[in-house]
Parts: sequence; structure tokens; C-alpha cells
Amino acid sequence: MTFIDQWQQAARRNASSLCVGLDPEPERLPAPWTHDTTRLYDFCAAIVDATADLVCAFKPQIAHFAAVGAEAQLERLVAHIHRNAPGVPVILDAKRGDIGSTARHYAREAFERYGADALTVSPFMGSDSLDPYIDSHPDRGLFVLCRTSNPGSEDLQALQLADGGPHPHLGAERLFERVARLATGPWNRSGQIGLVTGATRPDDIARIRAIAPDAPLLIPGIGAQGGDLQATVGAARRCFLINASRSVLYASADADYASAARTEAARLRQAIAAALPV
Ligand SMILES: O=c1ccn([C@@H]2O[C@H](COP(=O)(O)O)[C@@H](O)[C@H]2O)c(=O)[nH]1
Repeated sequence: MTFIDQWQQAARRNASSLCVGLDPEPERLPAPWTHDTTRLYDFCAAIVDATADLVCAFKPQIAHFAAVGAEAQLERLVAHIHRNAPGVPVILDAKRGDIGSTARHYAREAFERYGADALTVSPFMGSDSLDPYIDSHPDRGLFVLCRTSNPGSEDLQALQLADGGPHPHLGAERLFERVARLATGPWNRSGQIGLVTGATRPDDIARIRAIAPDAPLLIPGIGAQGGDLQATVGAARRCFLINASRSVLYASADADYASAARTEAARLRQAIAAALPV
């Protein structure tokens, strides 16, 4: 089954557009695990078990594991998701971007070593940096960074392009608009490409939706980053995954962290549904 089919089935089954991000911070683990880097798996697996019926995807962030030498825990965690939350896809957030044999190794790492169903990638090196993923794993998803949620996304992504783009009379195309057009157009040979666009800029989500009416949008920035849920959902309209990491993982700092994560995930799932246009 392709990534998009799997994700859409999970979204329907759980009536959810919520993606829970798994970004474990050793110093924020509940006692007695605080600072214990051997407990990332245990912490995240409990979050998965508490929220599996409330989400359309999980998004582990690779750096949170690799930085402390916990790659084996990430492998176990993805296997745990596939076993305990069957059909819920795993989006590995690694923001890879390279060419040729290096990109082929990144594809093997994400899809074979970790068993991810989709991967986040950078478009900076152009179409041939995506080809190795598509050629080796055409059924897996790729989420291309388009308009990211951080303040620095303004530095490059908002720049107007000197060639103007396809409709210069409407204003010069901006870099993120070009990424949206190319990544979901000619670069999308597998039909499994989506875009990452931050909830901190709902107007630009609306612009991206106009360029790519059917593209899956992975939207971080709700919760800890303060994105406006109502405006975000109104702009994306359909075919999106709203990611929340810290606001779910650390809903409680105490032993009840998993049930608190469930309460927050249920609240978010409901708030997303309530914000959908009728
Ligand atoms: O534009 C982007 C792209 C990726 N991220 C990642 O999403 C989560 C957000 O975590 P929160 O705790 O919900 O803020 C994190 O893994 C980021 O690396 C993003 O925030 N913005």
C-alpha cells in the first residue's frame, strides 16, 4: 500500500488529522527516568499506546535519538508503532537533502533500517536530490520542506524570484511558491510527495493550497510554537496533518504523562475537526 493510501485510511479510521510528534528530551522525561537516555523508547512507546486511536500518523524526530546514540531505540519505537498501532504511518522527520549515492543511503536508512513510511526532505539541492528516494521506494511518502514554521524561514523561502515565475503579472513568484509548484508537479513522479508548511503562517498555507490543491500538507507549529489552529485549518481546508510534539509529549511532567498526552491529543483532534470548514 502507498503512504498516501495508508495515511488516508488511518485518518478515516481514527477520524483524525492529528500527527503526534515524538521528540523525546532526556531532561523532560518524568521521574525516575529524567536524564536517562536509555528510556527514550519507553517514554515514546507509552505515548504511542496512549494516543494510537486518536492520530493519523506519528512523526519521530531522528536527531532526538541520534544525538544521544539512541538509534536502536528509534528502530524499536518504529517497530512498536507498526505492531501496536497497525496502519498508522510513521513519518521520519530527518530533513534529509543530498544527491546520488548519499541520498540512496538516506533512503535505505529511513525506509529499511527504521521502517518509516514517509520522510521529510529538503528541496535545496533540486529534483535530482529527490530521485533516489522515488526510484528506490516509490510507494513511500516524501514531505518536502516548503514554508517552514521558524522565523528564519523568511530569510530565503519568502524571496521573490528574478525570473518572475509563470504569472509575473500577478507578482513575482516566491521561493516557497516555486517549491510547492515543482515538488507537487514535475518532481512528483511517484505521486507520494507532500509539503511541510508551518502553522505560524496561515496566509502562506492558503497560497500553497491554491498552488497544490490536492497535496498532503504536513503542518507543524501548533501548540508550543503558537500557531493559530483555526486559521491554519481554514487555510489548508483538506488533506493535511497537523503535527503537535511538545504540547502532547509534555502535557504533564509527572507519572500521569501518558494519560495527560491522551487528553491533550483528544482535545486537539476535536479542535481540528471543529475548525474544518463546513
Ligand atoms: O517547519 C517546521 C518543520 C519541522 N518542524 C518540526 O516539527 C516539530 C514541532 O514540534 P513542536 O513541539 O510541536 O513545536 C519538531 O520536531 C520540529 O523539528 C517544525 O517545527 N517546523
